[in-house]
Amino acid sequence: MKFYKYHALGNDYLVLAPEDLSCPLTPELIKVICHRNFGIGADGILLGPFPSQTAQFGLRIYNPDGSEAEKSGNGLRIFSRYLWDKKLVGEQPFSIQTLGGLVQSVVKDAGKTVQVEMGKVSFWSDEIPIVGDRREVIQEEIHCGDRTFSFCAATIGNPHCVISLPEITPAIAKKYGQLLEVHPFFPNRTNVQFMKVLNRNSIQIEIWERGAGYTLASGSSSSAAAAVAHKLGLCDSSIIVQMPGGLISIEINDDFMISMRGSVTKVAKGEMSAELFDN
Ligand SMILES: N[C@H](CCC[C@H](N)C(=O)O)C(=O)O
Repeated sequence: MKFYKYHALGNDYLVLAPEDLSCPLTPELIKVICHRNFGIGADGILLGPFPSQTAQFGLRIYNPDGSEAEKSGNGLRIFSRYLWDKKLVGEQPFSIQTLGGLVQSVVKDAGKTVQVEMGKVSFWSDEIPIVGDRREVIQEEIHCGDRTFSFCAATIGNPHCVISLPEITPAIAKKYGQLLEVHPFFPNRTNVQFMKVLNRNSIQIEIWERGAGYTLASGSSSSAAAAVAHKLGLCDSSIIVQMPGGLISIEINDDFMISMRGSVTKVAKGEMSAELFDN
């Protein structure tokens, strides 16, 4: 089975075309394919393009634990570059339908940069979802292991728990991210970002992704964390998000519509051996 591997700031995905699937893409198969030792290795799988009634292209996004994600910012940049490489799109913007909503994408700089209109960030509990009365989830308390954090929750199609701290480290993300991902407040689990506000136009985040664990970068996490920093009045509407894998540029409009811009790197094109599917 053919695959194409790309990374976006070290957040790596495999692109599989539906017509190239030699068997159903089950959660078990996704886990094997994405496994860093027993498979190809990736932070997720992008399956597409599909025909769509609502957009030029349909896309399905899977985490390495086999779960399906509503949206992936880095995944959307990678899929947009793949469509460009395949000459299915040119320099003009195009639309992609995901489980978490419709986005507009445009490929720039000879494929090296992609800008995605990611949709709107919402802080409303029933949209995230998060348990409790309907409210915007801003600076609430959450108990996690030996700590209690003040957090904000947001959705941009997928759920996010954003915690602002004076200092952040990968160790904090790994220790507390895995507990917060499955916290009972979040019926569909959640992505987690620990955020350090650097100034009015830049933040630094450490990420624990739902269904993927610690990753070096995340486009939807960048969008959610930047939106929270702006909502809290800590940042203006143009924000550079610094992550271990690199930088993403976020623009926020008055309705919390997010424009995300970042790089994409083509890694490989390959063929998976049939042995990979022998269970
Ligand atoms: N793990 C995420 C999807 C991928 C998000 C991340 N890779 C990005 O670039 O947005 C979720 O289950 O919502």
